[in-house]
Order: sequence, then C-alpha cells, then structure tokens
Amino acid sequence: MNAVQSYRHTKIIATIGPATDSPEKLQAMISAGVDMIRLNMAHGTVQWVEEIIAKIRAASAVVHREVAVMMDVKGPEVRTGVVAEDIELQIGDRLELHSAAIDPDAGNVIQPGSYRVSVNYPDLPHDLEVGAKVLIDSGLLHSTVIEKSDRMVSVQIETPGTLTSRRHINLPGTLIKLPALTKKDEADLLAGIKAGLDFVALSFVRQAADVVTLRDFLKSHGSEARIISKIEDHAGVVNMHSIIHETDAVMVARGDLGIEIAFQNLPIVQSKLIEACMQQGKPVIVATHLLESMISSPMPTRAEISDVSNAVREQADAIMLSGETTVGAYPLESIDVLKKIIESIEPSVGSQVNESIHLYTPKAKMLRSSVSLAAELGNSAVVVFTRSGFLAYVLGALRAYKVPILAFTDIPTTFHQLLLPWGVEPFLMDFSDDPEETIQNALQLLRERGFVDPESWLVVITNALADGQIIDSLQLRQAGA
Ligand SMILES: Nc1ncnc2c1ncn2[C@@H]1O[C@H](COP(=O)(O)OP(=O)(O)O)[C@@H](O)[C@H]1O
Ligand SMILES: C=C(OP(=O)(O)O)C(=O)O
Repeated sequence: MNAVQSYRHTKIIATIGPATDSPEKLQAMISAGVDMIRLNMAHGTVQWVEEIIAKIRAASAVVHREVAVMMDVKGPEVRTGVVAEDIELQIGDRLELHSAAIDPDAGNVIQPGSYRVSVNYPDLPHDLEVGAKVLIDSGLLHSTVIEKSDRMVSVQIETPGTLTSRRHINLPGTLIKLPALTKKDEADLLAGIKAGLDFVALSFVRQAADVVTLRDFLKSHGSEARIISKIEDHAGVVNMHSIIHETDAVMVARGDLGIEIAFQNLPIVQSKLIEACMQQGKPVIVATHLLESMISSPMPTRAEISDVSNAVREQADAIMLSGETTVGAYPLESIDVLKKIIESIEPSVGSQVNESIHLYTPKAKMLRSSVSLAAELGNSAVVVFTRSGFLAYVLGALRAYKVPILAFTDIPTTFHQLLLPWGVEPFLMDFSDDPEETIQNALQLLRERGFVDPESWLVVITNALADGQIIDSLQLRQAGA
C-alpha cells in the first residue's frame, strides 16, 4: 500500500504536562504521530514556555518530524480564593462570595452552615442576579444566588462537597465582563511569540471582538500565529457564526462547555459547531474527555471509543487529548488508541465532498474541481503551493477522503500551521522563480519520501507562465519514477 492509500486525515493534538515533558517522552509522542502540541497556560509559567518550546523543537529535530505548537492562554477565568482549611459544604449551607480579600483573622467560617470565601472577580455582585446559578469546582458544587450586596454575593449550596483553595467558578447564562486577555495571558503570549509559537488558543471567546483583541495584540508584537477560538460557554455558542468568521480555527472545549450549557445539549452544539466551521472553511478541534479513563487505565471504555468515532465521523479536523497526556499513566497508549480508531473509522465515512462550504473567489472554486478530479482518478493526491496557507486550508475543508493534500510552502510558520487542517500534509521547500522547476522539485521530494508511486495521479494547483504572464492553473500529472 502506498502513502496515498494509507493516509490519516484527522489530526491528533496532545497537551503536554509532567507525564510527557521529558525529551524521551516528547520524542516518542512526536514519532507516534502527534501533529500539534498544546501548552495549557492554566498550569504553565512564563519561564516554562521558553524552555518547553525549545525542548519540543529539539525533540522534533531528533526524530525528523515537525509538530505545531499551540499556546492555550488561560483567559478570563473566575476562581475562588485561598481557604485556610477545606470547607465541607452540605445541602442548604450558605456561602458568601466576597469580591474583596477576606481578612485572615476573620477566617472562612462565619458559623456552622455559613461560610465565606473571596473571588478574583471584583464585578461579580454587579453581574449576578438573585436566582442565578453558580457552579464551583468545575461544575461539582451547584448553588443559587439568594442575596447580594455591593461587595458580596450569597449562594445556597444544592449539592454537597468539599471547597478547597482556588476552585474554578462557572456562571452559566451570566455574561461576565472580564477582559478577553488578562495580564498573565499577555505575559505568557510575549514569551510564546519570542519562542516561536504557531497557534494561540483563546479561552472563553464570547464574541468576535475578543478575537480581534487577540489579533491586534499578536500583530502589534509581530506575530503571525493563527487564532483558535475556544467555545466554552453560552455566549460563545450564541455568537458562533460571527466568531468563526473572525477566527482562524475553533475548539469545541467540552470541559467547560459541558458545565456552562445543559449537558444533554453538548452533542448538538458539537455538531453545530463542526458544521458551521465546515461552511466557513475553518478548522475545528474536538477537545476534552475523549479518553478520560485512560488517565489511569491502559484501555479506553466502549463509550469513549464511540465518542472518538463520532468526532471522526463528524469530520472534526483534529481531536485533542488533555489529562490523558499531561498527567496520565498511559500517554503513548492514548495516542495509539486515537490512531487506531481514526484508521478504522475514516474509510467507513461516505466520500461526499463538503458541499456546504462557501467559496468566493474563482481560484477557491477551482479547488473543489481539483479534489473532485483527484477523488475520481483514485490513487491520487492534490499538490498545492501556498504561502499564506489559505489554499491548503480550503482544500482541507473540502474533506476529500483518500485524497491527500500535499501542500508545499517556503515559509516555516505556514508549514507548521498546515499541520492542523484535515487531510493536509505540509512540506517546507524553497520556491524557484521558474514554476516548472518548483513543481519538479516538489515531485522529486514526494518520490523520495514515498508519498507517491510512479503511477500516482497528481492534480497540481500552481502558477504557470503563459505568454510571459503568470496564470493560475490546474494540471494533471503522473508522479513518474
Ligand atoms: N509552481 C510554482 N512555483 C513557485 N511558486 C509558486 C508556484 N505555484 C504557486 N506558487 C506561489 O505560491 C503562492 C500561492 O499563493 P496564493 O495563490 O496567494 O495562495 P495562498 O494564499 O494559499 O498562499 C504564491 O506566492 C505563488 O507565487
Ligand atoms: C480545553 C478546555 O479548556 P481547559 O482545559 O483550559 O479547561 C475545555 O474546557 O475543554
């Protein structure tokens, strides 16, 4: 079987953490087929960023396989403050959430059944109404606002649990006014830009303007990084179309999304986000809890196998591991499980090209013809030359099964950014002024790397010289020996 026939279209993203940040583990993960590595800045520091990106690039050089680097900035997160001792909360207990620091002498216990804790968001009492839901500790502790004053919100506890320090608070249905980028985010980003990140994932994107804020920040610091908008609350879902228009890619961040919206709606929202991204030709990542049980077990549950299969059938561009590869006991096994499921499921998905995508320019419309032609020929691939990456992103969005998109670029950042879209295999190569010489160099590289055999058909999207003028052309060639 040649490379065209055994091609994996769905990309794999792995978050890095203590279980995987050694040079050996990084090399093993990259060799195992991870396409992108995510740095979760909810846990990382500025010093770590520089160190880890250098380690990733060094590991790539050892195993001769490149990966993209995504920095997932922490974003506007609301958290409880420090508690002197764990608080055991019972149903009916009252908890005061103070927007100012708590006097350590006063402590967290007011009287049995009544407690207080600070929160890191000064405007909390203004944004929350009596009757609003407050979920503490990533959705574990449910409560409802019963009273509020200028500097404090009082909630009644509805599910028992232990409150420890610095727990994540979700406010389903409440629009919080925290800025899209915090001071920590900006400091992390500056370190990431310096170290050469390829993508920035922005947490809790609520509106298109949040993406613009990040884009302006990146541009003003000379970064070409692409933006992945994490959709993880109700506002993000409501504004999905305008956010997708503004962003470069989307992440269905199911960890928080599953808390912020009714859990039974999560599969519907996932499908809608994937469909909306495919219409606008933007890559989409399905993230979190894909193989959660593999944090401590070498085998996935049957339900997890179905969940991963569903994301592959829905044609997500990429699927992402979090806890499985940060703290899990089986990071490499988790990657292997994803690969096996992708390889089994992809051939079973219908070979209909994405008809819903809106293509505006004549050149973009030509791309649909190129993948249809390649699909009809069989043992075929599309070869494209791209500098901005745009053409290859559209080709990926067309979702042509068994048609590898072999994308050549002469720009290192574009090369890394082409590792995300579905079905795209990027190559970094110098371009010559003579279009034919560039094509010949590309074919030579494909033959050397075993991506084509002499009989493979290649549909080449390229500049051509016609009567001294450069024109766009679509050419049919055989790979040759
Ligand atoms: N055969 C070729 N040899 C050299 N450069 C090429 C060839 N075909 C296309 N290119 C270059 O690739 C790039 C494609 O750019 P463009 O059509 O704007 O798409 P994109 O926006 O994806 O970069 C252009 O810079 C073009 O000059
Ligand atoms: C990816 C997610 O974000 P984080 O891991 O930052 O909570 C998520 O919520 O699914």
